[in-house]
Order: sequence, then C-alpha cells, then structure tokens
Amino acid sequence: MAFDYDVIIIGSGPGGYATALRTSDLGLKTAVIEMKDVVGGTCLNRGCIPTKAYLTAAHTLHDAHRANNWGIDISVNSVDMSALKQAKDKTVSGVVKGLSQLMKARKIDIIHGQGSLIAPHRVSVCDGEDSREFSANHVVLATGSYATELEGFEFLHADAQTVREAIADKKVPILSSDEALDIDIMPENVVIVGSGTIAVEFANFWNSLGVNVTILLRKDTVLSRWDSHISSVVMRTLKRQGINFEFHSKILSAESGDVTFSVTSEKDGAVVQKTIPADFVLCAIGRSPRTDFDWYKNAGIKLDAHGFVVTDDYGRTSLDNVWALGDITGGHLLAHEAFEQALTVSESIAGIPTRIVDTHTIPEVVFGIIDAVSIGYTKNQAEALDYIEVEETVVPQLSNPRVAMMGSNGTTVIVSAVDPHTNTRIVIGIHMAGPSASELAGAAREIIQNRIPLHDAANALFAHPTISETLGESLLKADGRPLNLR
Ligand SMILES: Cc1cc2nc3c(=O)[nH]c(=O)nc-3n(C[C@H](O)[C@H](O)[C@H](O)COP(=O)(O)OP(=O)(O)OC[C@H]3O[C@@H](n4cnc5c(N)ncnc54)[C@H](O)[C@@H]3O)c2cc1C
Ligand SMILES: NC(=O)c1ccc[n+]([C@@H]2O[C@H](COP(=O)([O-])OP(=O)(O)OC[C@H]3O[C@@H](n4cnc5c(N)ncnc54)[C@H](O)[C@@H]3O)[C@@H](O)[C@H]2O)c1
Repeated sequence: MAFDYDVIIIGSGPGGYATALRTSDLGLKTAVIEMKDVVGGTCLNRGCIPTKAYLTAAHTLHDAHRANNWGIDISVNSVDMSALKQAKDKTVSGVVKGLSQLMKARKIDIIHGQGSLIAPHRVSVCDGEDSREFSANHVVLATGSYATELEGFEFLHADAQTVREAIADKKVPILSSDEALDIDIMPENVVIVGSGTIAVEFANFWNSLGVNVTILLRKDTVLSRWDSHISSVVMRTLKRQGINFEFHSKILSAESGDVTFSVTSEKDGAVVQKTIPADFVLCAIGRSPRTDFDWYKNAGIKLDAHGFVVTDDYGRTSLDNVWALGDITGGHLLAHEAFEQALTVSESIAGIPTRIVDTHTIPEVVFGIIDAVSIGYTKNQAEALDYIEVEETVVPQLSNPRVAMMGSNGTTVIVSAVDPHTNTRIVIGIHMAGPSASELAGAAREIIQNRIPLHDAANALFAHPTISETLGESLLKADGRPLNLR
C-alpha cells in the first residue's frame, strides 16, 4: 500500500521535531503537523528557551550587583521590562527560525493545522474551515502538555494586553507560565503557587528584577521530591536572595489587589489567614498531558489514569504503527527526555538497532542563580529499593575557588551502593546544587548510567580551577580519598 508519508508526526515540540530530524535522516519521508503558527512547541516558544533567556538577564543583574566586590563601580539604574521581553522574544524567534531552517534542509514537510488520528494510517488536518487528509505508514503522537489548573480558580488565558488590563484593574489574575512569559510589565508583588521547577525558576527571575516574590508551599520546602540537602541549599539561597515563603499554606482568594491564604501550623494544626498585596498569581502546580482531544479516545489509544499515553519501552502505543513520546508519555516531562525518546522511536520505526531510554537516570535540572541537578536515586530511595550498603557523601562546595570567587555556595551529594553482580561499589545517585551545576549533568549521568565503579569515576580528571572540580572532589571523597577536602 502506498502512503503519502512514511512517518507523520502530530506536534512539533522537542518530541515531534527531534523524531522528524532523525526519521528524515534515516531516509524516511516525514511530515510534521503543528497547530500553532510556529514550530518548536512549549520548549522553544513558552518553556526552556524563554525562561533561560530571562534567567540569563537575571545572572547579568546578579553579576552587576556584585561588581563592586571587584572594585568595579557600576550601578543598575532600572530595567526596561518591555525591552527585556523584546530581547527574550528575539532569542526565541532566532531559535525557532534555526529549527525551521534545519527541518527544511532535512526535507521535512511542516503542515500547519490541528491534526487528528482518524483511522489506522490516516490523519486529518484542520486549519480553520480547511480540512485535509494524509496517510502514513507510521503515526507519531507528540502533542505535549499544558499547565494544570488549580481547583476552584480560573486561569486568565489571554493575550498580554488583556492580562495587563486585568492587573491594572487590580483583578489579580491567575496566570500560567505561558502568560507570565508573555507580559511586559514590571510587577511589584507576585505570588507563586507551587514549589517545583517553574516556581523556583520564575522566583529567581522576578527576584533579580527587584520584584517582591512570595511562594505559597503546601509543604515546608521547595523541590520536596528531591534530595533534602539539595532542596535545603536551594531554599536557603532563595531566602537569602529575599524571596518570601509561606509554608503549609493554601491560597483562598485573589482579588482587589490582594491574595488571601491560610497557613496551618505544623505544631498544633491551628489555621491562620493572611492577606498580602499581589499584582498576579503564577500557578505552577505541574502539567497535564494534551491527550484530551476526542480522537485519542475514539482511536482507542490506551491512556493511564492521569491521561498519559501508555507505551512500551520503544514508544509503541496500544495501536499498531502508532507511537508516542514526550510529555504525553509522562516521566519527568523534560525536553532532553523527549530527545532521547525521539532517537528510540525513530530508530525503532526504521528497524535499526536502538536502545531504550533509561528513565531513572534522566537528569532533572532547575536553573537559577544557583542551579540544582538530580540524577538517579537519593539515599532514601535506594534503601527502599533494597540496594546493598547504600552510602551517602555530602560535600559542601566551600573550598572550590571558582564557587568562592562568585560569592556563591553549593553542595554535592554522591549516593553509592554495592553492585551485587560485580561486587563493586558503584555510583547510583548524584545530586548537586551550585553555580552552573546544570553543565555537569551530562558527565554525572554518564557515571550513573554506565554503572562506572566509584573508584574509577573518582579517577576522572577535571580541569583546575573549574566548578566541575566540585564533582571530581566529591567523587574522591566518596571513594575515601579526599584531596582538597577534609
Ligand atoms: C516554563 C517551562 C520551562 C521549561 N524549561 C525546561 C528546561 O529548561 N529544560 C527541559 O528539559 N524542559 C523544560 N520544560 C519542559 C519542556 O518544555 C517539555 O518537556 C517539552 O516541551 C515537551 O516536548 P513535547 O514535544 O512532548 O511537547 P510540547 O513541547 O508541548 O509540543 C507539543 C506541540 O504539539 C502541538 N500540538 C498539540 N496538539 C496538536 C494537534 N492535535 N495537532 C497539531 N499540533 C498539536 C502543540 O501546539 C505543540 O507545539 C519547560 C516547560 C515549561 C512550561
Ligand atoms: N529546568 C527544567 O528542566 C524545567 C523548567 C520548568 C519546567 N519544567 C518541567 O515542567 C513541568 C511543570 O513544572 P511545574 O513546576 O509546574 O511542576 P513540578 O512538578 O516541578 O512542581 C509542581 C509543584 O506544585 C506543587 N503542587 C501540586 N499540586 C498543588 C496544589 N494543588 N497546590 C499547591 N501546590 C501544588 C507540588 O508539590 C510541586 O512542588 C515539570 O515536570 C518540569 O519537569 C522543567
């Protein structure tokens, strides 16, 4: 049977575009369907890239404020939020343009419109009134995710102008990260609900601009699923930067220029109400899979209880020749996880040898004035999984000269255990908080994924003087051979 394409992919985010780049490279005729005007999905347009553009500005401000430590006399007079947003938009459009050109160079057809899987091998694309059908041997679903809404509150999903008016009218709109990235006003007071990745990254950004940021937490720490040493370094740093925390709190209302919330005492359960001024609320309580199109159900694609697509290790769904990857398949909901899945799915479609994604070693990274990275198991997780002789080495980054020069701090945690197959001690977890820690995620992941014995990992050489030595020194310490540490 002749098909229009070997592969049609619905969605052009990291899952979709990376699959297209690899399948086209493997000689498969490929099309990508995208319902927005631009390719790149959440990551390029409303996620990884714009947030890191803003955090680059935050670092610039941070460095400027510390310049007088080096005898440099500069002062920050003001930040033009409109110009800052334009610079962020320019960064985004540059990256999106680069991707479009790369896809074109690989001869990938980009079809704009809303895609639906309507029958085996058949996809329809609706663009306004216009509807077309295409056939493909394989269909890959990569429709991504959207911000989960807070029960009892309605998000203001609107353009920047409408959001600006709502703020001016003191309506205290509840925004998702999409709208928060789109506005070009300088807020005075922002309340953030949630204490995960998005909360920490936006808090870092707004705080650097001088905005008064309050985070409402259900528990008593940010990044509560993380190694506790790392989350407490992140918390301490955010507190020192001037970010306010309200622990065990719950938002009750957002109106007339204020946010009211309850705080429950951990000691005696007593509940008090507090009210603080706010221009708007950023709600960052996780993301939901975009599998709520009727066609997912009608086509019979198996979803789990949370709406994520169920796949095998290679990305095959419950339907023949239909594959899924990226945020709709759950896991950590990260772009680099989607990239790894894209290689596996594409190579499986092409029928060439591939490997399955090792989900538990996917690095989780939170970017900020200091970054946080988590790979593999924490001590508690490893013990619960019956690992043998679990050991945890916690190393403050005090003696690293580059960290000290930056006036920064950090901690590295190495979790190791004895591999019962080889009877050697291997590294099963690396958790880091510190300046530029994100740049060490790849090296740390290789150590864990390749089950490198701790002794060999600790022999790795890191150039001096670099921040990467924090990892080398911590591995040496975990191996009982501390060099520049006590
Ligand atoms: C604020 C924020 C910051 C982030 N920062 C990072 C980071 O620093 N690092 C990191 O690794 N991850 C980060 N992420 C997560 C990352 O963006 C996602 O994991 C990644 O984008 C998922 O890729 P995806 O292809 O599965 O989906 P998406 O990127 O969401 O792309 C899905 C695409 O499919 C399209 N689509 C959906 N349905 C249809 C349809 N029926 N027809 C046609 N098109 C359709 C959508 O328009 C979208 O373009 C961040 C996320 C957010 C929200
Ligand atoms: N640097 C990065 O890689 C990066 C950056 C931003 C976002 N992302 C991805 O985007 C996704 C979404 O980010 P996120 O920060 O929204 O989610 P998250 O899963 O990181 O954190 C959600 C937070 O919300 C809290 N929460 C959940 N329900 C709540 C409720 N009803 N009330 C109050 N708090 C509640 C949770 O305790 C948690 O702290 C993540 O999966 C993340 O991987 C990644």
